[in-house]
Amino acid sequence: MKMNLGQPPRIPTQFARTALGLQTMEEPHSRPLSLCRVNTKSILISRAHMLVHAIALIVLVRYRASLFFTEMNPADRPPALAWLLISLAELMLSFSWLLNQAYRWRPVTRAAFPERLPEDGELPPIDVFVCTADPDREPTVEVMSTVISAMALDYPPEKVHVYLSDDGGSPLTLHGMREAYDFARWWLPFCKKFEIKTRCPKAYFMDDEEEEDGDGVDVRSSDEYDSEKRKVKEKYELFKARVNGYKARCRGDSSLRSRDHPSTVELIRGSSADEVVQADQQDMPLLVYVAREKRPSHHHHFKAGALNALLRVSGVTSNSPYVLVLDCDMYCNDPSSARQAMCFHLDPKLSPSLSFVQFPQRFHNISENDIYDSKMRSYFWTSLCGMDGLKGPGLSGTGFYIKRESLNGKSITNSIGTDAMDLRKLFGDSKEFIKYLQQNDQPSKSIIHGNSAAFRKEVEFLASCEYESGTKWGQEVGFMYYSVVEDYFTGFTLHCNGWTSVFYNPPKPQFLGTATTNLNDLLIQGTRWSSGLSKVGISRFCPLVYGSLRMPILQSMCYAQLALFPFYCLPICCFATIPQICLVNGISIYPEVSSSYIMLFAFIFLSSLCKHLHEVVASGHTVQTFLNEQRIWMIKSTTSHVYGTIDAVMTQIGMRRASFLPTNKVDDDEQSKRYEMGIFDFQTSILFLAPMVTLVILNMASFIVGVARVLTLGGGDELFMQIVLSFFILAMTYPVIEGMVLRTDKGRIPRSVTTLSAFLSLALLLLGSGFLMR
Ligand SMILES: O=c1ccn([C@@H]2O[C@H](COP(=O)(O)OP(=O)(O)O[C@H]3O[C@H](CO)[C@@H](O)[C@H](O)[C@H]3O)[C@@H](O)[C@H]2O)c(=O)[nH]1
Ligand SMILES: [Mn+2]
Repeated sequence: MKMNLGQPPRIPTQFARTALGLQTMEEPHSRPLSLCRVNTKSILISRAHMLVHAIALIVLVRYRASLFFTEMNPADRPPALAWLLISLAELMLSFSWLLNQAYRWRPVTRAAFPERLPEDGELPPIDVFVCTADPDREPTVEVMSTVISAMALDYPPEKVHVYLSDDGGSPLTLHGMREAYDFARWWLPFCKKFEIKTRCPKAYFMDDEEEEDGDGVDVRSSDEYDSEKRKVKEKYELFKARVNGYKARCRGDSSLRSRDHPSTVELIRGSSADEVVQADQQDMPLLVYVAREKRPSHHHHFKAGALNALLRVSGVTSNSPYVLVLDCDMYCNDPSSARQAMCFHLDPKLSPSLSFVQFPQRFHNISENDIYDSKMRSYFWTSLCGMDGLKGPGLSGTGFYIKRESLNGKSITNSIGTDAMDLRKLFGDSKEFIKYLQQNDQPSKSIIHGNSAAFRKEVEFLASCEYESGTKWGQEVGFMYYSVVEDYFTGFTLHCNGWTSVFYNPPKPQFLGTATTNLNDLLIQGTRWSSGLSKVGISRFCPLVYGSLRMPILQSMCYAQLALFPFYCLPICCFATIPQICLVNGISIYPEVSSSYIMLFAFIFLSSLCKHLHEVVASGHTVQTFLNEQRIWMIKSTTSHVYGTIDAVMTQIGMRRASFLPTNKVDDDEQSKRYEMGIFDFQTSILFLAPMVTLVILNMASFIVGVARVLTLGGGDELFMQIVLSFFILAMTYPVIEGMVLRTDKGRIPRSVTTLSAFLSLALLLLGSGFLMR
């Protein structure tokens, strides 16, 4: 089979051609579907800053290096190991800075014009994939809200097919789907009739209790609206009661999230018991429940495995050319997202190489203070806009519309219709699947709705765990298995294969998810991400090598920055310990205040802080956000990044198996209250607390000893920088100090942890003094 390495297929898809026709025949070139604007102002500021900062860093490296070669009185020479480590740490952070500049090289913003899209009849069909794994951590009613919001997309209903993958194989989820379908038969017509904009029922009824929003203003005041709304609300309450009732009945039933179950695929129909339904089957999107087979003997590859099973099952069911992927908590907040995404997918200039349109992840549960930086502004505002100006944003797991064809391996257009054996090696043994893949066609409705025995057998085979053995699923085809951050690695592979992507961040969030809003979940999630990312960083796929051969260097720098950032825990840990240990011992490792080099250090320090602050403010955020980002970066660097990196190294050398613990999506009332008030909640594992508290205590001790030393013995000139550094760290981690000494509530740092950490920091100080001071 001919593999077209590095080049995407150049033939526009059938639907892009339609749009092309539209542009050439009906519309002059003046009405594009989308626009891309280069952010000139931000580019000018960034590049000017880059130049100046880079010069400062070069001088710094020169300064550190020169000291190794200058003749010095041994008494004046700083201890070699401490000096070396600090120099290496500075070098690593400078390298990280360099990689980070790729995001700032050419950021762009985009606009879409859905009103210029072709008629509904010409729009391409879409399959929506929703993944869930555990009904305890992911409450069924909420998962169904996501499913219903997807069914209610503002798109021709016969062109929307919603698939739910249930990795728990839970009867509760299947039951929830049937109930959701019944409720949707009331909900969808209601949304359509009154032009409701918030189509996730949970969000709609919640908004409604709080305040009236702009939904369907004109029709809203009518009696008809009121009475229908009351009726739909009743149906919603009934739906919730039925799902929760079922849940209560099967409490304690371990089959609710088994890791050992056969594949089940069911096309969901309404129960005939429901009296007068409002919507006909024709007006309803197809709804399919899929629980792929899981056996303890087979590695199931987490979410990527689930998505690949959905790709196959949907491939013989609806086989839509575009797929929207959603996490189970990420509901459609604006029903127009499909049309917005089509503005890019059908844009003849972008379409031939365009793989996916990524919307940012936004969250509905973030408080005013956002103390845990759950918003991830730097990623979803700065990084993705920056990549968009190069080859396109990385994939971020949820809220993206992807072209199915781009997931079919390197160059499917060249291979289709050629050798059947080769196709089976890539895609597996299903003739049906390969048939639709080759035809780029949709199975007829009668086959699907017939729900025949043959159809059932085929889909269950496609969802079985044996199906993938000996195929290229997860390696060349579909979503990639190599890393637990399947989104990052799949996006990277697509870009390596020459595909492009688009980032679109319209003012109204298109999707809203549940962010991690407590320290424990944040650090667990952070550890998983760090592990998955650094695994790529230390593998043969390291973006700096593998990527730079296959994509523009700036794009590979962006990917490298992501894959390598967990490793910056090393320099951060150095900066949090070495200057402090030296300070206690009265040893200076920075230039003295009277030296002109102090200006260099001060400049680098302030220049990076100011640039960060400017970016935060320019993206419409506050100084509080800046402080939160700095603080969380410090906390994560000394906890989850450390564990993630260790985990990645251990999986790489075969000492551990990869794991994916889904993030908790259930609220704890007391924790939520603290979160809303902006108070840190330290109820997390001692493994996370101990390193963090140890470092804070070490900095406290060194600050106190340092100041005392200067006051009694002098030497403020040489030790000034180290005192400032300790003070800065303490100021930034103030909530930890507060949690340790001032608070008495349940979310404080337990006394036992503080005591243990005090001992650890003493040990660190003694050991460090022994080793470093030589
Ligand atoms: O074995 C599994 C594990 C998870 N999931 C689903 O994957 C989704 C994401 O999992 P979640 O626990 O919410 O993880 P997060 O860390 O919040 O997810 C982020 O990071 C993941 C990669 O680590 C990406 O896949 C996600 O899209 C991205 O939102 C959820 O819908 C889960 O139900 C599965 O289907 N099967
Ligand atoms: Mn999530």
